[in-house]
Amino acid sequence: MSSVHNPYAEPVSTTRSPSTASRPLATAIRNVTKEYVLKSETVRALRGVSFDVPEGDYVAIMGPSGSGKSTLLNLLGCLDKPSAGQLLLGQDDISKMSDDQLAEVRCRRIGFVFQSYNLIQQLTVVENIQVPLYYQGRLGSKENKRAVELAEVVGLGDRLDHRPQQLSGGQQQRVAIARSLVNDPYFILADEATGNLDSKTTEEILTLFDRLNSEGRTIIMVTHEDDVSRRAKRIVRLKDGLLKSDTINSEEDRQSARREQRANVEALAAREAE
Ligand SMILES: Nc1ncnc2c1ncn2[C@@H]1O[C@H](COP(=O)(O)OP(=O)(O)OP(=O)(O)O)[C@@H](O)[C@H]1O
Repeated sequence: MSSVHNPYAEPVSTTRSPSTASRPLATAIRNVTKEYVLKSETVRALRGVSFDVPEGDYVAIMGPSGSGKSTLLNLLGCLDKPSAGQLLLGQDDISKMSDDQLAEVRCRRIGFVFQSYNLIQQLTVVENIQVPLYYQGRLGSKENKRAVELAEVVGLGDRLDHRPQQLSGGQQQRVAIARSLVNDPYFILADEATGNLDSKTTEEILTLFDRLNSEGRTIIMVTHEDDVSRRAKRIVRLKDGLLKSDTINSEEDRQSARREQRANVEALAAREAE
């Protein structure tokens, strides 16, 4: 634990899901601060944020514009380092790593899913899934088989040779999710993953996340949407660079969110069919 005194810290009620409380940690954020030093001022984007994410957790990070979500996401994704505090991925403290080590962890141990999919248009579904392995020089028949298996996991087993422009937005996001899993990451880090999708496709992607999480995958997602955060096991809210609240969504709440969202999608489909 960092001994840095945090003058901005507010008391917050922090709860941990009973189902994940005793598991090893996928990541631990300990009194993390991040300051951007500009010519005329220093912006304190994170002012001492702490929370743990046990393996198997499913966390939605929310907060108003400017509250520090992207900054936190960049730290969790090893795209940047904290100004102070500790950020553990598994047992490794990324705040102590060199840029080369960070790049290595980012490439090998984090599964990114972006709003804009970030697929390579010239590559097929299977090739896109293998992109993180390509950067590590790991491409062989074993890796190819794994990419095919992951395409099947996300329901694209019949689209292996298709290119992104031949797929719908939801299918492209499925490719991105399969790609995020190819390295067996500490966690899937999703940034507004359903932001470009209609409500039916959003529901499909959230159902895929539910399934991956129930199979043990850890998911951390940034979202502005209440409908999306209601599907997570836990909601961490930031405000002005501080952790404002950390609350558990009960299984009952999550199920009613699923039911309501499915009913909305069905009602929409029925109206369109009229
Ligand atoms: N590279 C940077 N240089 C200087 N200031 C930055 C930088 N990145 C973010 N900030 C500032 O840090 C604060 C937090 O920004 P951040 O982008 O993390 O918020 P956010 O919650 O993701 O906002 P949004 O929802 O609008 O994307 C803001 O005041 C922002 O202006």
